[in-house]
Amino acid sequence: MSDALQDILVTPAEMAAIDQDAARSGIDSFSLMRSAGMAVSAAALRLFPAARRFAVLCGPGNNGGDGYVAAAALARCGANVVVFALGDPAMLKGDAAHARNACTLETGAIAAYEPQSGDVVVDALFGAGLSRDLPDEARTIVERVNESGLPVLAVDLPSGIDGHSGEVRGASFIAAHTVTFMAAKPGHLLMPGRARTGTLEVFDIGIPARLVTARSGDLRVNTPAIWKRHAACLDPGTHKYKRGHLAVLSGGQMSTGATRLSAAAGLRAGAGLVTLASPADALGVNASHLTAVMLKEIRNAADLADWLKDKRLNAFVLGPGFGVGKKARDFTLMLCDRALVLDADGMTSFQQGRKELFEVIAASGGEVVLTPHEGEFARLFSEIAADGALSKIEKAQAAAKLSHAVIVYKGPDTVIAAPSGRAVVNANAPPWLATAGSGDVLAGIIGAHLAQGMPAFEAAAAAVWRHGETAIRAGRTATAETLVENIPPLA
Ligand SMILES: NC(=O)C1=CN([C@@H]2O[C@H](COP(=O)(O)OP(=O)(O)OC[C@H]3O[C@@H](n4cnc5c(N)ncnc54)[C@H](O)[C@@H]3O)[C@@H](O)[C@H]2O)[C@@H](O)CC1
Ligand SMILES: Nc1ncnc2c1ncn2[C@@H]1O[C@H](COP(=O)(O)OP(=O)(O)O)[C@@H](O)[C@H]1O
Ligand SMILES: [K+]
Repeated sequence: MSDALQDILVTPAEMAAIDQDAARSGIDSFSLMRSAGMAVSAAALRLFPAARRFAVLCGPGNNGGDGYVAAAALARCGANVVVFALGDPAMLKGDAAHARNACTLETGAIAAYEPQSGDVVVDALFGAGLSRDLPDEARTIVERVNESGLPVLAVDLPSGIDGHSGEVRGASFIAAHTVTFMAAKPGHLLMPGRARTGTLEVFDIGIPARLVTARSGDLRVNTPAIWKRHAACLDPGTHKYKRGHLAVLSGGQMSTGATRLSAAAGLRAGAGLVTLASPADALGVNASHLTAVMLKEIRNAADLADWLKDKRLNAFVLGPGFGVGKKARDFTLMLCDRALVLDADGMTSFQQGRKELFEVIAASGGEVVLTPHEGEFARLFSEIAADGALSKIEKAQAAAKLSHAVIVYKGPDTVIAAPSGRAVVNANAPPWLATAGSGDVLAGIIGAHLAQGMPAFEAAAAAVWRHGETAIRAGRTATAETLVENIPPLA
């Protein structure tokens, strides 16, 4: 696999255009199908050496074509193979018809497939060409196979998964392994597609990388390659102010834990200094729990304005446990010209009145990162959230454009998007990251990266990746406290 394609995500529409470009450039499209089918048969033999039988289910398009190539190759290797077709195989066209004609195995109608113990199902019903809900006949077989618990090896995508959005179109296979071609598709990484893809193998079938990159947009998997060069290196001559001063704004005395988590995470993640800005009533409880994190009394906007004269304060986290209301709005608007992570209550405070927030962000030229989970996203971007035609990636991109901020749209498949349209999908977070206070830890890590001078998009993408690595280190019994202790070095 070419390095240039390593982290790229290609939508099904882009992939179709790439296929056409490949054909136009003189590449024999059947040779691509042959490579695809051979890769599937190799994966089947490698992953399921004890299979008693491979049941290859072939659809009406080129995904089915890949299936016929794989079936023939498996049979040539001496495997026991049965083939079933959705629709009339005599109606196949082009490369798929060619593949079917070259496969001498008898083909049954799909309805006749009865799962048997020892079967491995090779799913070649639909791939990137899926454009609507699965037809009833396919749905019946998908449900039958899913109920049987047999392992499924998916060709390109588990049939029923929309490669663009990861949505289930009526029903879908739950694959143990998916072999896709040239580049991963958004549907492999976005939920629920991600949970149904199994392990993902990206196989290079020989389309030149330049044809792929010429058509693919600015969409990537979130890996260190995205932000590595922006990660702060520790210069031996550094001092704590050079490493950045992060300020976290604490809530009142009954809700201080969240910001202490953000502050502790910010310090651990590499901010040189972290100060918790606390209202008077919470000073006592905060003081009794803090050691390395400093404490500063900030009662009102006048106190904050005075404190902001210190230009060394270069990043802020506002929102965790802060309380929803005017104070949050006033403070936020004062911080938009700095580097600001606006989380939780900070965002919810602008459910009504977001226009002012977005205008101030646009005018201020600061680095603002918004970190909504699904509920917060729906509050702040209700019309975008309700648009069923958009994928999670497109929703995050639309929200970034509207707000002029970097959006971290959280979840198992967190998407980070910039107002420019640039976006990455995160893929390293284990499910035990879903624990109370985990988002507060993430806000603190983003804040630390901003304090160290990383641009907002890279700061956010690096923090989301680091948060995932943190959870892996902390293990399945992670709590927000143990997450803080396990934040790994970034570089
Ligand atoms: N260069 C290429 O074009 C290559 C493509 N390959 C395979 O080709 C696949 C894409 O092939 P196709 O574009 O033929 O698409 P599919 O084989 O995924 O789908 C077949 C056709 O079914 C129709 N269809 C879509 N949704 C349907 C539904 N819900 N019910 C009934 N019919 C539906 C559409 O007309 C679609 O074109 C990829 O997933 C991949 O497996 C591979 O052969 C490798 C090379
Ligand atoms: N199933 C999951 N798999 C991986 N990460 C998850 C999952 N669910 C949530 N997360 C992550 O856990 C964090 C939860 O943050 P948030 O929803 O703000 O919770 P809290 O307010 O309790 O801190 C986010 O970073 C989110 O991306
Ligand atoms: K498939």
